[in-house]
Parts: sequence; structure tokens; C-alpha cells
Amino acid sequence: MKAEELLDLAPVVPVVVLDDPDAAVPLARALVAGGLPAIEVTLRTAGAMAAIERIAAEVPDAVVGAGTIVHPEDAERAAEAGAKFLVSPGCTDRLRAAMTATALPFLPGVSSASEAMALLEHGITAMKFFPAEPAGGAPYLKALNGPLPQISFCPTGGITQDNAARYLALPNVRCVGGTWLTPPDAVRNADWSHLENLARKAASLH
Ligand SMILES: O=C(O)C(=O)C[C@H](O)[C@H](O)COP(=O)(O)O
Repeated sequence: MKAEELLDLAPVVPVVVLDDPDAAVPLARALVAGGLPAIEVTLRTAGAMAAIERIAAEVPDAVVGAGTIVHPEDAERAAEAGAKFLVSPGCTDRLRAAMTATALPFLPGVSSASEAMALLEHGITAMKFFPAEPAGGAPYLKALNGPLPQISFCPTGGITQDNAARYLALPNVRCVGGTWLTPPDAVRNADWSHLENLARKAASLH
């Protein structure tokens, strides 16, 4: 899969911060059932790699990725755990090289024209725009599309069911990401039908 194809799997990529790897499989099943197959599990918790492994092994319809790839060595570890894509909040030369070496599709994070252009020099045309709302939101991305129409973005950071459509209306946005699909209370209470409903609403965005 190419990074561009990843962006077209669904209008929303749930960003998941998971403390309990035992919750990973029912959580992923609920999101997939609601129509959101691409799921980003952030490497911010001790159980994140285990969660990725379980989703990859037990939820065949999910396309599970690893987010918050900050250290170059995380890229290979995530690939070994079964991640199908990688996402980072920003990018460095070492991180780009490490993500490229996995041969997985990846979305490096950028928040400026210069950062996007540095990646473009390496042939990368699909990126995460992070943190989307604080960095200038939909108007900023709209402005980037003038000089850089060849780049597609997945904005993430401050996006909700209520403002997602503003981004999705832009020609250079193919999907958005966010944590609103997995409210911590609902995950703690194993309220999987709530997650499925949130996913279904998000999947109907366009
Ligand atoms: O660290 C990363 O690589 C991330 O994935 C950052 C997340 O995309 C944002 O933290 C999303 O957070 P919300 O604003 O709650 O939707």
C-alpha cells in the first residue's frame, strides 16, 4: 500500500492512546464495524506495541498503524509488531530514513511549507499536518495548496466531529485524524457500542 492509498481508506483515522492492551481487539472491532478500518495506535503507552500486535493478529479487517513515531528505532519495532503504516508528529532526516527503511507507508508530520518542501525533495507527497488547529487550521492548509498542490495531508490535532468537514472540503486533504473516536471513559467502561456509533458518524463525513 502506498501512503496515498492509506489516506483514502476512510475519511477519519482514529488516533488511539491505549493503556490496556486487553482493550485493543474489541476497540478495533468496534471502529472497523463503524466503518473506520485505518487505526493509529500511538506509541505513548507501555502497552502500545502489544496492542498493535494483537490488532494485527486478531482483527483482519483493521489496518493498524503506529503513531507517535519519534525515535528512529521505533519505526522498525512497530513494523515488527505488525504495524501496516507509521505516523510521526514531526520529522528529522534520521527518522525519515528509518521509516523509509521499513518499506511501510508513512505519514511524516509537518506544520510549515519549508518542512513539507524538505520531504517533497525526497519524493514524499503524503504527510500529516500536526498540530492542525494550533498551527493554522483549515485556512493554513488551503493556503499551502496554492504553491504545493502535489502534497496531500492528513491533518491531526484539535480535530473533532464538528470541524472535520472544514478540512475534508479542501482539495489537499484526503482524511483527518483524531482521538475523539475513543473517549477514555468509554474505553475504560468497555462501551464498544458507543465507539462504534462515533465511528459510524465519522465515517459518513466527506
Ligand atoms: O503524537 C502523535 O504522533 C500524534 O498522533 C498526535 C495526535 O495526532 C494528536 O495528539 C491528536 O490529538 P487530538 O487533538 O486529541 O485529536
